Amino acid sequence: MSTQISDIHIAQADPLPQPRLLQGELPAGEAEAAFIAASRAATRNILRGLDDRLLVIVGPCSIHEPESALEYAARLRRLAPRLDDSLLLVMRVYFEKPRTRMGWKGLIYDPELDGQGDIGAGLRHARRILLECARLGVPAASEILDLVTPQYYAELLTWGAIGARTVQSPLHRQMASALSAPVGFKNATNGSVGAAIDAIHVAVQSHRFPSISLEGKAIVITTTGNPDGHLVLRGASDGPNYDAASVSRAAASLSQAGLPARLVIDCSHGNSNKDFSRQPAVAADIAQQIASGSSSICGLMIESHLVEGRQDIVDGRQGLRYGQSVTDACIGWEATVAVLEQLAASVRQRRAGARA
Ligand SMILES: O=C[C@H](O)[C@H](O)COP(=O)(O)O
Ligand SMILES: C=C(OP(=O)(O)O)C(=O)O
Repeated sequence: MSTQISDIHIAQADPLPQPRLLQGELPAGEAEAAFIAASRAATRNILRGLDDRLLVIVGPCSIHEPESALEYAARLRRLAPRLDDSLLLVMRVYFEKPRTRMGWKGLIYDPELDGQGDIGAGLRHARRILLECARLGVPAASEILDLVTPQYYAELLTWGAIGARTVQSPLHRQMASALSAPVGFKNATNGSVGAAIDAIHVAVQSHRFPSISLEGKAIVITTTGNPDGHLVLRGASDGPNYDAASVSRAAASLSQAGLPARLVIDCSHGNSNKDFSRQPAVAADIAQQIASGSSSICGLMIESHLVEGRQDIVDGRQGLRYGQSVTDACIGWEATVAVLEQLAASVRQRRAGARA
């Protein structure tokens, strides 16, 4: 056959190490595994209403610099004992970014931030950082965007997200049915909460679909379904949905769909109109709802880094300000501590109200 009908748009194909090889190079020991299992159990208890604390997923929009990510993790670890009567702090350790159009795709896809796309090196960075978080005693959360990469690192997560751009994707919904960690489903970018509720229903079921094995072979897996799917309200381009009326509408939709009326609220994205400086005001409004007794709100998400704001990637890693986001703008560390303290106070107030 001389007419070329395949690989017309393929420029290059490079091997990736087998997932098992990377796991062997950077293994999770018994201590890390026990920590991750305990953090997932604590998360589940909050989602199911067996623990009245708030699940707070807080940290950078994306990880681009292993050093500042680990400094952030160490600070969170030092802060946690002061708040852990009221908050379970889980760090955002996001390695894969879904872009609206084009843009840097995250540390796994492009670890040098220069477009070279050394995905093997990116996966090693991801495992190393997640293992270090577990050693420090910091539970980790990440959006799972790619359908192949989870085999390389997802066992190290305490919480996973299916984002607003992929929540309607049947492939992401069935992939979520295989994940070992609880998974939050964001409302769609157009604001549809129904899309996330559908996704929770799909992910709790068993599915059979093609995947890759730890040996890197094409396989078909059968899942048992993920029982810990839940809704994350993140607002939309035409407005937020963190206010009490939106929360009560979302809780009613969950109940009508036969699901527990418990949800997480993202203070960033559509809920801050993509203005990072609004996140503390959004969190304050949610704190007020919690202090007044709202039992639907069981968690929050906050985009936060060591340094507030964001910066553009101009020349790979050259010239970047340490500890500042290269994707969405984040609140800085001091503002983050103040928000977390306010949230902890709101939980204590809700608890006191429930006892009275
Ligand atoms: O949180 C991350 C961003 O909001 C998401 O990746 C989309 O980013 P973009 O609109 O800048 O591409
Ligand atoms: C991309 C993200 O969020 P969303 O899917 O809500 O846009 C994110 O949390 O990084």
